[in-house]
Amino acid sequence: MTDQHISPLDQARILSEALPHMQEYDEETIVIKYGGHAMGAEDTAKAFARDIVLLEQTAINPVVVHGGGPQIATMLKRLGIQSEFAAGLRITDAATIEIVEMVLAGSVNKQIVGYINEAGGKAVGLSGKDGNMVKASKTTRTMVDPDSNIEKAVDLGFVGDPEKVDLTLLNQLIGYELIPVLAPLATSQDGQTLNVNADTFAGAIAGALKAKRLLLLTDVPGVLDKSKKLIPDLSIKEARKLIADGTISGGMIPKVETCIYALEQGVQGVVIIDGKTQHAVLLELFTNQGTGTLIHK
Ligand SMILES: Nc1ncnc2c1ncn2[C@@H]1O[C@H](COP(=O)(O)OP(=O)(O)O)[C@@H](O)[C@H]1O
Ligand SMILES: CC(=O)N[C@@H](CCC(=O)OP(=O)(O)O)C(=O)O
Repeated sequence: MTDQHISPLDQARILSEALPHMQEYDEETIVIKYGGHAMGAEDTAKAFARDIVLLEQTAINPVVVHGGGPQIATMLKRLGIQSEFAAGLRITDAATIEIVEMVLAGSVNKQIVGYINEAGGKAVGLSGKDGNMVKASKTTRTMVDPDSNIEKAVDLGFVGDPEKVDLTLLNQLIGYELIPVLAPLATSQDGQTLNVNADTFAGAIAGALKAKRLLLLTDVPGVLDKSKKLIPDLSIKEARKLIADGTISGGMIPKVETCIYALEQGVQGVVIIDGKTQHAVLLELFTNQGTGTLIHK
């Protein structure tokens, strides 16, 4: 069913369900992380942009944080640059950070900005470097060497963990009803550009803004159990157990860790949903049926 073919009766039903939710989110900030895998098809991306504009028009303050892992991978491949991951994070050398910044703050960011503006919004595309928004420290991770079974430090290169978020610029944009679209790059204390996992970045922004909700849009329906069935809700304790027993792995680990962090920072509702579903954001916020996995305390 397209937007143009909703009957008046359906419109009334949808509105009566949506109204109490709209009041709940009035003047609240909602951070939406748009994952690189969720961006996929152009019509879904355009529907996403329309959802974001609708939020702005209903007196909600949307802040978009985007990823772009698959888009970075495509460009690195075209340029013949090898890329590896450790603990779910891209090992980022000097050549790679240049491409990461080009793809994230360049093409991906501007594409989303373009779609939102085309849908009638006023989006402003930035990265965490702008206005010193996100300062990060170099990420340190240890991994167990499978041969010796000894824990070793892994040098991830130009990869960062957010340390400090300065909200000056973001609050100004929000105040002027502009829609911030943020690429997950940060600056180190000594001025280097650092690549930040987009989920982690979104959690830091949502936490600093004390956002009402954080929505993480990905390419799966939510957190799946061992038999690939959707888990509709998950406590922090249960989530940690599923990470420890390997049910949650790969890219889902930073996502779930971000949810836990955001809840601990005071974000009230945190969900992982399928961004490939048309109008996933509206369905999640304005209808009574939650579609993905709600993580709670
Ligand atoms: N328990 C799980 N439930 C759902 N997805 C999982 C789980 N464990 C690992 N994953 C993987 O995590 C992926 C989502 O993370 P990622 O690829 O980083 O997405 P994004 O680009 O949206 O950030 C899924 O496509 C899936 O392959
Ligand atoms: C350090 C690190 O791994 N950074 C990520 C940033 C993009 C990202 O996280 O994009 P998705 O949300 O689409 O996965 C990367 O280089 O791929």
